[in-house]
Amino acid sequence: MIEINHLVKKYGDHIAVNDLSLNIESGKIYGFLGPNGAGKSTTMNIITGYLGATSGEVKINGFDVLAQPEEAKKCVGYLPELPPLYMDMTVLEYMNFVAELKQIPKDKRKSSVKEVMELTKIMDMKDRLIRNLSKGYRQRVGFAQAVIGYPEVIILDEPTVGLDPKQIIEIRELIKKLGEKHTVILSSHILSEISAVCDHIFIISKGKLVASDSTENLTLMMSGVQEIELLVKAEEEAAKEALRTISQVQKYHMTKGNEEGTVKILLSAEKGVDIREAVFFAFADAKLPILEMKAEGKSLEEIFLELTSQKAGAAQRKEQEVVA
Ligand SMILES: Nc1ncnc2c1ncn2[C@@H]1O[C@H](COP(=O)(O)OP(=O)(O)OP(=O)(O)O)[C@@H](O)[C@H]1O
Repeated sequence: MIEINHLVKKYGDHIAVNDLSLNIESGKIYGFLGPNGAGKSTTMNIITGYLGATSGEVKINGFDVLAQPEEAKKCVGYLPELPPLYMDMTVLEYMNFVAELKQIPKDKRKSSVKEVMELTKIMDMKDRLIRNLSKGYRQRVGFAQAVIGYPEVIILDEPTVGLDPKQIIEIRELIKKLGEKHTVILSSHILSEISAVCDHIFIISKGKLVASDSTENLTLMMSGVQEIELLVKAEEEAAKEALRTISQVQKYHMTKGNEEGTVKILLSAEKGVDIREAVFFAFADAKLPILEMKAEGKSLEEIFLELTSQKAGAAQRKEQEVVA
């Protein structure tokens, strides 16, 4: 759907995007996560054709953004960090204007505008001047202009910035809804924002891709050795016997549990292997009930800090591990 190959963007001597390559498949919600100045907006502006690259290539549905800008742009709806709204227009006037600009056929304009205004819940505001709308409603109008005509890809730059918690939840729901039919790419420097809605995360730091994986895998892969804490109703020998049947267990430490007839086990597995199922079945086969199971992994917050840390020689190593 979108291919980015060796993308570079320089502003004078400053490299804002540094040899970025990534692939985006259709029908998923993707997140660009990175601290301020990481190069997220620059990358999005290049994908949407608003900005030229210094070198490298971006293809949308096979169309090169530079060589075939019209075809490529037709596939994309874009909500920039500052939505391009006309303050002196009413919401409806603005939406009609956008529909015309996007060359939606005349006979379909009215219904398209109505549909998208209903989706973004701005119908009640149709006659209000945009300058008199709250920040949350302006953002919704920004959404509506990005979505009209239902482009295959919808790109949202920091879509929830400056919104109150209620508005943030509403916008998240809207993004999830859009994700049912479209490929959505959104950027944020806030982890919870990205992990709440995205299927796949690209972590960008200093213009480089430092990690790319599903939200789930990223947490698991980066957690190093996986540790699991168990409370099992068993005698020590029987528990050891069950543990021997799980090949992925590297080592374990067993102590008596607080309750009579229970043992507490802290076990570690290889990096990147989720052994919770194997543990469950091993103890179930031995007819030893697991009373508690807790997987200890690093939070996405910790991973993010590690990967984007200024000091990080470690980040480079992680990059090779994750991107490889
Ligand atoms: N027009 C410009 N001229 C010079 N430098 C620029 C320009 N636009 C962006 N930059 C620089 O390029 C780098 C990447 O900026 P960009 O806006 O893409 O980052 P970002 O990840 O979107 O950050 P933010 O979350 O703050 O928007 C920053 O160091 C920024 O200062």
